[in-house]
Amino acid sequence: MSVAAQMVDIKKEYVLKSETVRALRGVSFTVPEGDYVAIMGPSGSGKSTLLNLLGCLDRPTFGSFYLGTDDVSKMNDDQLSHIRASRIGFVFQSYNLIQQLTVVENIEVPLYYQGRVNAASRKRCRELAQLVGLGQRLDHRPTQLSGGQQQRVAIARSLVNDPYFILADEATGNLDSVTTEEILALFERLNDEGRTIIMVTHEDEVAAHAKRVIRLRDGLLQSDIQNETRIHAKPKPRPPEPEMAH
Ligand SMILES: Nc1ncnc2c1ncn2[C@@H]1O[C@H](COP(=O)(O)OP(=O)(O)OP(=O)(O)O)[C@@H](O)[C@H]1O
Repeated sequence: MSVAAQMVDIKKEYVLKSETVRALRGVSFTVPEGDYVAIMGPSGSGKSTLLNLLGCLDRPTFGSFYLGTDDVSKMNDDQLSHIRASRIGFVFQSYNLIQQLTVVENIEVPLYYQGRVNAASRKRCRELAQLVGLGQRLDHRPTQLSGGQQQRVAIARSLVNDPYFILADEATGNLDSVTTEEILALFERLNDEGRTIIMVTHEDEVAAHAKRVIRLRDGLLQSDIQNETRIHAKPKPRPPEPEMAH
């Protein structure tokens, strides 16, 4: 089985004037391609620190982090920024869309930064909009969309580079419960179709949709448990277009 991400004895220390904070104290886990992992833990347990490492926004103090077969912990800033832009699909709580751009243009943004926009990429972005149920909204701007629809745009954008994994940070944190369920159903479908997802959440109901739950405590991995109900669930059929109300 191919590996999307592997952390080996990862330690992260923040050196302050008066003390050194040991935010991660030796964390190891492997995310195979096609996995769907929820990362949980109390405040201060190291979730954001781990998310920053997974997203190549920071380097560990000690340990190795493999994306595919590349050891990211040995890369310089330019290499990290390249891999971040080209191989990781970020989905944030606040969507982070560009208000002046349409749905398709927002999906295209990661390609734009790499100078890879052309007719074929535009076609692919339209297909991604369709994939997330926004085929009828290609020319809408973010202000013309509901929160759930905006998050769908962000999810489509996260897929445009064919990333190692989608890295979702409290992706449903701004959404009501019905829309949260819709977005989680979309993640589940994308995962059923083979995409790897790593999400940070503090909500048990959200984590219940993942195949696996990793819990951090005081910078250590407290537990790493497979969700048997999800693993053996039958894939859900893709909902028909046009999109749902949210
Ligand atoms: N840039 C930093 N400089 C110094 N200490 C930091 C820094 N970032 C995080 N920490 C410390 O590292 C530890 C882990 O923090 P982290 O933000 O990773 O936890 P968390 O689980 O994401 O918390 P929360 O759920 O509250 O966001 C905490 O003690 C925090 O104060």
